[in-house]
Amino acid sequence: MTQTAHPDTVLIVDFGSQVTQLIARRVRESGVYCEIVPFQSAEEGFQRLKPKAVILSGSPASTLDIGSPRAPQVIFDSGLPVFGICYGQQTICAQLGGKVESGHHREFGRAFLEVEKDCALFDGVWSLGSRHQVWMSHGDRVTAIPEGFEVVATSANAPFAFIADEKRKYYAVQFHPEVVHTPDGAKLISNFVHKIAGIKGDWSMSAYRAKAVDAIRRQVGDKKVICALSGGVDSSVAALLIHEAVGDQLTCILVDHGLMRKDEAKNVVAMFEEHYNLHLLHVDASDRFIGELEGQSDPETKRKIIGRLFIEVFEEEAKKLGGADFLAQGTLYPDVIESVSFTGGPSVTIKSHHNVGGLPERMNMQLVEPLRELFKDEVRVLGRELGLPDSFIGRHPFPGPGLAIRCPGGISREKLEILREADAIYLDEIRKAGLYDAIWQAFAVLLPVQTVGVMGDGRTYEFVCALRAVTSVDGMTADFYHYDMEFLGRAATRIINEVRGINRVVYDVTSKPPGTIEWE
Ligand SMILES: Nc1ncnc2c1ncn2[C@@H]1O[C@H](COP(=O)(O)OP(=O)(O)OP(=O)(O)O)[C@@H](O)[C@H]1O
Ligand SMILES: O=c1[nH]c(=O)c2[nH+]cn([C@@H]3O[C@H](COP(=O)(O)O)[C@@H](O)[C@H]3O)c2[nH]1
Ligand SMILES: NC(=O)CC[C@H](N)C(=O)O
Ligand SMILES: [Mg+2]
Repeated sequence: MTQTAHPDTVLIVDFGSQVTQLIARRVRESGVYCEIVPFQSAEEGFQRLKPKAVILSGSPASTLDIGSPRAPQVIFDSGLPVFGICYGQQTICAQLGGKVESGHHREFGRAFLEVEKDCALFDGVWSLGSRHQVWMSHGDRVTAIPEGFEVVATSANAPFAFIADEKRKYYAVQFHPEVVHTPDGAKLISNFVHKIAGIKGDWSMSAYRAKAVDAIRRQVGDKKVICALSGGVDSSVAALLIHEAVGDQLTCILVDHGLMRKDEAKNVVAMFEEHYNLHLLHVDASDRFIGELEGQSDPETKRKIIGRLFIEVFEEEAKKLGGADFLAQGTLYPDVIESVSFTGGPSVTIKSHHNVGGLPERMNMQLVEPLRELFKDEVRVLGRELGLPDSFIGRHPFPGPGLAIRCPGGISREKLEILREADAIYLDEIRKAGLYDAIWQAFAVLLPVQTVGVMGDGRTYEFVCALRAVTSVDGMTADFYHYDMEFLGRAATRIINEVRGINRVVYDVTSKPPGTIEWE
């Protein structure tokens, strides 16, 4: 695992709130590096990160429950500034001699705070006597505050909505400053890290780049690294960073499984050849993938076949290269948090996501994951730093199993060809209309349904094409994109006129949930 050391770090102790990641976003947006550590390992995280300040998150738990989580004592013994949010406030009070009770006033949603006292945290943001919208989500509340604290702002239902112990630099709030519904929340968090904790805020992508390159060099030494490169943002940025660190020791492998979009493999190879002098293998495995997929119509079976073939192909290619000691992956911070989350108990599998994750054990390789501390938008900034062209940075995500999961039912080369053409026209229209960046992901789906049409006075009996476009922040939830009808008419007409094999186009108006973004 790549570990970079950051001089001015904020430690966020995660008690399992749904919005802990947003605290990290707000801190990073203010130019300060931070890491989220689950409360179970907070003490270890504290020793490892040597933070300059600590933020305690919210939680589904109640401090009144026996065995509910607490902040490790080292945090209070350290003399560092602490900011407690909701449960974080409650546990500060429970631990330092205040009192929490339940069942008074449950509050969910908008509330208004009245500033009652000046406070260093309000500097340049709130003034005495002013009133501000905040967002609440709690059942318990503080009813007595520890010694040294005083109330600096109140709301109708929360007399201790904002408390502070300016001497110890402890601040604690009942509301959630990290969410957008608390309009001044980001400024309060920024004040905490800059003005209270005195952190400069020079966390930048160019600094990150230098540190990450250094860490990769230390991890890899003079050994060989392979990287599965799809041309997507994550794997492209990971590859460029590792290339900068270890140059020729890196070999990238692009597998053309015959399920790519129109000209995709060609464009990815051309871009890397044109801009970078990196060793890229373009493996045409389309016969093998399509051969095994033909006749298969169950979505999970298709995904599993693709996952297995990916691993087999990588394994073979790596062996041809004489083996490799490291496998590079574009793992991002949300993936890391997801896998260690406090609330993330056993959940049902909706879809088996393909990846090359089975490879390291089979081949006895170690992982190099230089993006595991970053959010997707930060990866994009880093990509820009590394000179990745805009057309690659802004690309919509594209799933590893590719067009196979956009061709419900059995797939064939012929159907894939029809889909590829329709998809290319649809995206071309989106770009021409200037909508590409407003949409999170857009693609065509070829339905296994034929319908009757009339073209040029003749009867047609051809496939139906469904168009999909969604807006989303992280792909976890999504809304369908609200096109104007003229756009849809234009795209449909072009697809029907230009693609042989499609005589009808429909638009998918399903959100996620209840739908998923892909059709399989
Ligand atoms: N055709 C492919 N050839 C080689 N590796 C691939 C291919 N498709 C996917 N991968 C690997 O699987 C990983 C997961 O794919 P995923 O789509 O989540 O990320 P990405 O393609 O890098 O970025 P994005 O999410 O923006 O598409 C990739 O990072 C890449 O390592
Ligand atoms: O790399 C990937 N391998 C996969 O197997 C896979 N399945 C879905 N996706 C992408 O994930 C996001 C959410 O998709 P769903 O709503 O369809 O689950 C969307 O962006 C999907 O395109 C995948 N990406
Ligand atoms: N959002 C929170 O942190 C809630 C804390 C606690 N579970 C409560 O209901 O009061
Ligand atoms: Mg991708």
